[in-house]
Amino acid sequence: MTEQAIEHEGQGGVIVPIRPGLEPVHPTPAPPRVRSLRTVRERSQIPLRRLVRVRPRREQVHALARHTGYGVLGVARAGGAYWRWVTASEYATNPKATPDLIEQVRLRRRRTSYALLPILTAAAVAGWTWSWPLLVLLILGGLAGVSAVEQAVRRGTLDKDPGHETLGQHPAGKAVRRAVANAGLGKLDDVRVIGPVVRDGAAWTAVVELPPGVPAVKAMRRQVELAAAAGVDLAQLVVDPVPGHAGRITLWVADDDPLAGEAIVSPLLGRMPPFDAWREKIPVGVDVRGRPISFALPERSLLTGGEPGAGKSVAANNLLCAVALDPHVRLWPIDGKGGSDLLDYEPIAERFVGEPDVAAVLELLANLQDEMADRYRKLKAVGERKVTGEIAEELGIRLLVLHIDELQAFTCDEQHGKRLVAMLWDLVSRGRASGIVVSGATQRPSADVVPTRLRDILSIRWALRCTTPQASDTILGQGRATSGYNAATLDPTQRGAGFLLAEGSMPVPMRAYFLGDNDVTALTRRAYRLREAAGTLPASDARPGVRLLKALLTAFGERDRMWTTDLLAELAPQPGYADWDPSRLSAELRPLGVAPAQLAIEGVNRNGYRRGDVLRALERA
Ligand SMILES: Nc1ncnc2c1ncn2[C@@H]1O[C@H](COP(=O)(O)OP(=O)(O)OP(=O)(O)O)[C@@H](O)[C@H]1O
Repeated sequence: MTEQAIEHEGQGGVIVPIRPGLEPVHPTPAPPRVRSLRTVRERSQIPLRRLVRVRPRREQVHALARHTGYGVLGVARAGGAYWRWVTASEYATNPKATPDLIEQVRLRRRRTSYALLPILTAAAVAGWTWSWPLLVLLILGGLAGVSAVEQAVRRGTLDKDPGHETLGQHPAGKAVRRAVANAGLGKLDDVRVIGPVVRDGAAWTAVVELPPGVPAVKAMRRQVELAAAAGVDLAQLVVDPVPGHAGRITLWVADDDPLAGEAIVSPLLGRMPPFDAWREKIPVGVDVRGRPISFALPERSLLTGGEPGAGKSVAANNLLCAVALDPHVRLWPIDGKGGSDLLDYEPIAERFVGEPDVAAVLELLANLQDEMADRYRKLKAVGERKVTGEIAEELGIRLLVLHIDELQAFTCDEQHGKRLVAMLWDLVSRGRASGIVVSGATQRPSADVVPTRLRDILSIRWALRCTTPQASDTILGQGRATSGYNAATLDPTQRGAGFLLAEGSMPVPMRAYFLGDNDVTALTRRAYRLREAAGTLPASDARPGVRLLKALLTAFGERDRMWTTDLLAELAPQPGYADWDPSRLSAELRPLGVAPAQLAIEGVNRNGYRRGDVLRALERA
């Protein structure tokens, strides 16, 4: 019976005897000291060749080749670093470095190099004459060290791959050419950079000549690819055509996202003269270069969308405040949220719906359709097809702006939603030539809120930050998000940032001017005064004067004259007039053309008011 000894895994190299046909017999574990002695004895019988691994010749050759290769690469890397140091290349990307400063640094470093050269040469000659094998050994040792460093650097670089290098803040012309070529605009050798790449504020800019036959418009369509090639966000890059050369573009690339940062003040705030919505463009914000963005309003319609808090109300204020400052524009705002966002406009609005009241909106839209029909009748009578500023003056037609905030409150109504969308479609498609502008905003841009057939005829689209690319496409149009114009990629902290598709065929990344609550209050007050002066204030209950006159009529009841004290007693129960006294009443009524007079009632003469005066004042309003 033969006894086999095998090394049993997990037993720490303990010999386990087994007999054929029998289960392995585990020996009683030896005390630790005895076992370690046995292990040492076993190991001592292994030949030295197996303990100290001597590599076969082929492996030795490979190792030598590897070390030599990496050694040479390491020396090349060090040479490159040295060359960059001597040429002061790090200063080239520093916007504050002047050419003089760069030249000085280069000179100093060249002198240092010249001083080191004889010292190194003398050391090498001395080493060679003293003991050349030692020098060779030192060189080989140095090479092995460089090889080890090079391999470590490469391992580190490969482990955390930083991706392609971005162009930086002041790229060389060649890097710009490469980016343009990488964006699919031609071969590197065919792209030229005209003049130097220069710093422009917090950005760099370069004039690029595209390969022969490639038009600038192609580069403008490939802005997303250019941004990707430059390693920046789309919002950081602007491509402009160069006047006089259809094959040249100006590339402008910002260091940081220009849509972030401080709010931008609207030019409307400092403006005193009235606005002319027929002839002037509506100022709505700035592009990424800080250049003003505006659009013409006549014959247009607008759709604004974005997630809650993206800045839709502020965006809408840019439109509404501008047209409010034109005393001849008729304002019809509707607030589907039922909040206070549009309340400031109420006193100057001809029609106003401040609640998500579908029936009221249906009635308003029906009235607007009648108004549209009336306008077309007037136009037909003078043989015109559409209203212009001049024809509007001639026919007494005023630009009319219908703005619906939170469209979804109406278009998604189960009972009337479809009818409402159809009416809106009619007003957008036919209303534009008759001076009717439709604007809608929604925080839920989706096909059920803005059906595609309605979206497609709204000519201006303004996408603020959206939650999904689909929502962004609902506003900007199908496929825009995949082409890079995706409002879902905007930073949520960049309030007011968005894409505006208004003039031109491409959406423009931009940021809306900030018009907050206080600004809107100030501007609508100015608009009120402008309208008052122009005699275009609507006779709406929202106007304090109209409200007072109506309240007085209620107080008069059937009486045609009343003493002031009695009138005030009747007025007091109505909201807002509880603490009024005779002097306050006369001060408020005087601008409306109503003055108190001595009135004899039942034989007693006292100060009072006549109902007829109040009625006439109301008619004037
Ligand atoms: N253009 C802007 N510049 C700077 N800040 C802005 C801008 N637009 C909006 N904001 C900031 O974002 C806040 C929310 O804006 P806004 O009320 O317009 O959002 P919204 O999209 O209308 O929200 P909701 O859908 O809830 O009504 C504002 O109070 C303001 O602080």
